Parts: sequence; C-alpha cells; structure tokens
Amino acid sequence: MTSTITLPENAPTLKAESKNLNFFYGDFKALKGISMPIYENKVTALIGPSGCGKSTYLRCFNRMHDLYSGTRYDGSIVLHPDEVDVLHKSVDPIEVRMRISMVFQKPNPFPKSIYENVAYGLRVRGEKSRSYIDDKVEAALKGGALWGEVKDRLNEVAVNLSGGQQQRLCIARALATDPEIILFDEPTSALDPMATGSIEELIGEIKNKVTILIVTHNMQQAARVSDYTAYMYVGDLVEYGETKDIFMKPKRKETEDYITGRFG
Ligand SMILES: Nc1ncnc2c1ncn2[C@@H]1O[C@H](COP(=O)(O)OP(=O)(O)OP(=O)(O)O)[C@@H](O)[C@H]1O
Repeated sequence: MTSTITLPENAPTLKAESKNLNFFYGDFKALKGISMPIYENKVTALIGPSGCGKSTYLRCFNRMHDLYSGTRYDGSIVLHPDEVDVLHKSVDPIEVRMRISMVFQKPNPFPKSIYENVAYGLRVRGEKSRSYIDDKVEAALKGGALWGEVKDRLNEVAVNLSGGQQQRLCIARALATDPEIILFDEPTSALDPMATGSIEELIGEIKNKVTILIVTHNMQQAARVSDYTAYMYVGDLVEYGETKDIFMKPKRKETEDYITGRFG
C-alpha cells in the first residue's frame, strides 16, 4: 500500500500538509508515512475502520501526543503560508494549539461559566481587556450558533447546557482564539440526530473562516460535510480525493468495499 497521492486538478490553496508522517506509540508504528494535503477553508474527512489511525493522525496536528510519554513523531506537518513544521522541536506546542484547536467526541466544557469557557483561550493568551474579551466571546458564541440561546445566561455553569449545546459551546471555545484549523474527532457521536444536524450545519458555516479536519465513522456524515476524504487502513493512507469521487467512483477496491459496507 502507498500513501503517495496526486493533487486534484485546480486544487484550492494549501493550508497544511503532512509529509511522510510516521507516528509511534512506543515500538508500535500507528501511522505509516502519510503524505496528504489539507486545503484552506475546506473540510477534509478521515474515514476508516476502528483502529486504523484516524485519531492518531488528527492528534499529531496539535501535538496532543506530546502530553504522553513514549510517543514519537517522524516526518513533518507543514503549515502554510509560513511553512512552519508544527512537529519541529523548536515549535511551542501551546502556540500550535492556539493555531490549531480541537473539538472532541464527548462535549467537554470546563467546570466554569459559559462565558469563561469561551474566554479561556484568550486568557491563556494573556488578554486582559474586558471589552475585547466580551466582544470575542459574543462573536465566538455567534460563530457557534449558540448566542441566541445563552446570551442572557452567560454566567451560568456550562454543564447545565444540553449535550448539543455543550458541543456548540466547545466549538465556540475552539473558535474564540481565531484558529487556522479546527480538528473534530467524531464530534457528533454522542449526540442525537437533531443536535448532529445542527453541528453539521455549523461545520458548513465555519469553514468559511477556518480549515477543518474531521474524523467520522458515519459515511453519510463524511459525504454530507466534507470536500475531501481520506480512507485509512492500519496506519496507511489508502486513498485520498474529492469526497464526491471517493464516494461515487473510488479508485481502489478496498475503499469501495469500506464505503459500501462490505468491509469494516
Ligand atoms: N495510547 C496508545 N498506546 C498504544 N497504542 C495506541 C494508543 N492509542 C492508540 N493506539 C493504537 O494505535 C492504532 C490507531 O488508533 P487510533 O485511535 O488512532 O485509531 P482510530 O482509527 O481513530 O480508531 P477509532 O475509529 O476506533 O477511534 C490502534 O492500533 C490503537 O490500538
């Protein structure tokens, strides 16, 4: 299997690319030389059977693996246009996480107020101006399609919100620091169909200002929300392309078997 890819014709602007990315948990090689473009203001979906390395790949982008011992990156993830390799030892992972935010599978608001959840990243960055933070919190909550529901209860604890509202709050929190990329790791798997629909709609809206990578087990979701799709299998990138091509005319039989449910 190879992860060499051909860039689509008339490709949009590159926001990032992984180049020959390998990743190890101890001696176990979880990613095997993955090279993939990530296009600006587009949604790229990562699909594949359980354990194929989707979350591992996603977590390389914001250096999440640094938080655990015994892990090792090899290769690079280059951010454009400044050509920064986020995996390089000289790059501060905290700075990377300001530029590349993450939304997890299970909504994980902090045990703080709605306001403080969204203000959190700005405070970490050292923002002190109350009016600046107020404006950013309002804009982020609007961006997360939550402002109308919470504007009169900003000081209430966030855990009182419904699951779908909590996930939109986590998206607002991710938006507040004006990230360039947001990583979504199965963001709707803990939500009901209605809340799932509103998160998918939101992803369609925020991609106008941010680049998105999303891991999903839901083929319909990948087809609905993404512009590009990557099919992974045991640490390899099997096929990458425009979502419509991956779903309508995949080049590889393994991809076809997976998306048609014959495998996985
Ligand atoms: N902390 C860890 N230590 C050791 N191995 C790990 C660790 N986390 C994941 N792995 C292994 O790395 C491989 C890829 O796991 P990963 O979670 O990235 O897959 P995935 O495609 O996201 O799976 P799923 O769809 O089930 O979430 C699997 O073989 C998994 O067992």
